[in-house]
Amino acid sequence: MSEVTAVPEAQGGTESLQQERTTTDAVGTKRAVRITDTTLRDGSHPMRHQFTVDQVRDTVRALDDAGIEVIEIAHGDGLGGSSFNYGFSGTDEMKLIQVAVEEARQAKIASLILPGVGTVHDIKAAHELGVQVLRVATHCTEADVSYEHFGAARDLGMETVGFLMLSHRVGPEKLAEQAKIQVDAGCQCVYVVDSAGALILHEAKDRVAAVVDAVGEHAQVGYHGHQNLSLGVANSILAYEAGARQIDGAMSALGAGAGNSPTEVLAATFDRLGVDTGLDVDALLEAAENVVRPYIPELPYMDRGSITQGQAGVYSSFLKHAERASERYGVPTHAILAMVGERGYVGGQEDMIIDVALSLAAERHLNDTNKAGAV
Ligand SMILES: C[C@H](O)CC(=O)C(=O)O
Ligand SMILES: [Mn+2]
Repeated sequence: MSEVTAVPEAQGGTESLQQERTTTDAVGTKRAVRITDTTLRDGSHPMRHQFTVDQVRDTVRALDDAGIEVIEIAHGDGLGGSSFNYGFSGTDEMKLIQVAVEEARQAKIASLILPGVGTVHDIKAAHELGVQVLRVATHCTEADVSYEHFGAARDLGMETVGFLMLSHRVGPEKLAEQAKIQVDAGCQCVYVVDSAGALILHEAKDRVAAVVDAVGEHAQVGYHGHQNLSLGVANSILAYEAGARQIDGAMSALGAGAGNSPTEVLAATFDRLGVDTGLDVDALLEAAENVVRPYIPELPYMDRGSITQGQAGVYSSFLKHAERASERYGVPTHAILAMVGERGYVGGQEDMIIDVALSLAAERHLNDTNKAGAV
């Protein structure tokens, strides 16, 4: 298994940017595997995007002290996500990013962006605040929309990571083709992203292996797991065995759906396997228990809604939207999510959740009326 070698930081774009992008300039880490923490970004979904300055400061300090190399922070749907469609942030994400950069001593601060949600202006603003790693997320078959955002990030000298969301929706070969496109666009580490928490063991391993085969000479490969079927950590270990060198986690599993692979569990598991993460496991366990867990209003877990997301292949970020629609229209959350899965909605189609809830409510009303009429 190839050890990861530190290579020069991404240089600003020049006339040979396209040529440069296909050089072997994967990002550097001296560890056997880099665990990136996304508590303050994926965790924004279960926190309904209401993180406070104090929560950010305390979390960054704890992660930084425990040796986390990259800490991701933004609205749950990425830079520019604060909106009616995705949910409004309680505190401007740029303020939270500024606090995170101020607090971090050794860790790099990362932000996520979804083309179409965030813009190049958001990238520049985040970079000016000190964000050093930009993670560009596209649907697993739409890598070609990432060129402008990767190009802008590389021009600014930022380290780049690419997300192929809902990676369960396509097979390994198709995913590998999309990974090549992201690398060509300037991505230095392509993630297989199990947005629905739907991948089961070999399904994760096979996708990572195919992406490693396709881009491994030019970029690193990462894995981002969700716990909807409880397999985030197991899939992450298999992803590492298949060649992934960057793995995402969130403290106390604070992430969308049933949460992400818990950072503290990833660290403890890799430690048991003798894989160097460079992390202080005890410090992470302490932070999960006494810094992060106390501020979580509703701990993500495998309930009927999130398990349905894993079963039906539904974007984990939809859970809170479906719960709100369930309360408003009187139809079960899991029924909404099952139909969302049947219809194959992807990130950005949060508004269609209302449409599904209304059609289920109408169907239920009709059935009740027919039953009453039959009496
Ligand atoms: C915007 C999504 O929450 C990105 C992500 O974390 C996933 O797809 O999983
Ligand atoms: Mn996620």
